[in-house]
Amino acid sequence: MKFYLAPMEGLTGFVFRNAYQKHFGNIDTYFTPFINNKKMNYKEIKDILPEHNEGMHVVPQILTNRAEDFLAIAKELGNYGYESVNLNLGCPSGTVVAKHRGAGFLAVPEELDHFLEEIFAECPLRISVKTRVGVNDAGEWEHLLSIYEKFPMEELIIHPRVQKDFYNNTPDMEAFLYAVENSRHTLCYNGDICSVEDYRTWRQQMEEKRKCAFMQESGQQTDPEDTGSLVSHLMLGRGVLKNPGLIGELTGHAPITKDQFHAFHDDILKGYLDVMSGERNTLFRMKELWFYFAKYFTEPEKYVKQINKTQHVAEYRVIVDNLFREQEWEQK
Ligand SMILES: Cc1cc2nc3c(=O)[nH]c(=O)nc-3n(C[C@H](O)[C@H](O)[C@H](O)COP(=O)(O)O)c2cc1C
Repeated sequence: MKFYLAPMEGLTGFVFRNAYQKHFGNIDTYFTPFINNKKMNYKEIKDILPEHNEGMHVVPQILTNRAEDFLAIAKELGNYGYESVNLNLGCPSGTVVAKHRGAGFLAVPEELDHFLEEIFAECPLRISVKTRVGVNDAGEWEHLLSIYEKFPMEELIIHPRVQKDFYNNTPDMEAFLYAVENSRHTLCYNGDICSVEDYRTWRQQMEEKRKCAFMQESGQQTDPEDTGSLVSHLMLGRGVLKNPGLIGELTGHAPITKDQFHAFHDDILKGYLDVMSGERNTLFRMKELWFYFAKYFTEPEKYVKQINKTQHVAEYRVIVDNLFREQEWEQK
């Protein structure tokens, strides 16, 4: 199984990626949060600079509905040495969607088709696509997938929710399995894999699909030669933020200890302090992370409140050290 880190704006930038790589190093590909400026801004450039991403396989993500802009950004990324880019067709945020970008682009499939035609004809870099399965309901998915099938994409990453779901409801496995059955592309699954249990259930679903497909083709029960999984690429986001040891656990390793988590946290803090101007910016980033980091501490509420309130790194450190010392960290 290949594991990818999901792009998460404000969370999985190069500071997080470097700390993760140093402490855990079990991600095959890191996808950057989206770039959406035709001329990349300072923050976007900092995130993709090769010297900020050493020793990692990184794929930058682009969010746009203008082929000309996509090609300009891809060209610039090519100049930095990247060979592959990812197109964001999943962002559900209102402002993005209103402009028919991200998941909003799925509302105008003919325009999307035309856009894909242009970028696949012109882009010198390999292109993968990260998509939702529709805007309003999964009835849109069959048509969208038929469009994706026309293009030689490196990979199709599917988060099987529709835009209207945002992050609510549960991933639509039927829509994902429809793609498994009908797509010629290499597929990657994304969505709500946050524990070993979630992973097992997902693998079982894939395994059943594989058996079914084999039975239909051959009339036999199972193929003794085939021990592989039907889908062998998995992208994880929130699960890794709540439990940075998750991928280790999925690959048979012991859960990480509280001390390992603490050391990982400290490197992220140090990373932000090194590259951000002012304590406030660093604290802003750390506060966003704690929305996820706090998940498995026994009684985190009091500390999280203090973290959210503080304006000073020295005070922040004391609160975090207290939390790590006074509370247990365990998966419920
Ligand atoms: C705060 C936040 C920021 C995100 N930013 C991006 C982004 O920049 N690009 C993108 O394709 N998806 C983005 N996503 C979606 C994730 O990449 C992923 O598809 C989603 O969280 C589902 O996977 P998960 O259940 O493993 O977290 C974001 C999600 C969240 C919660």
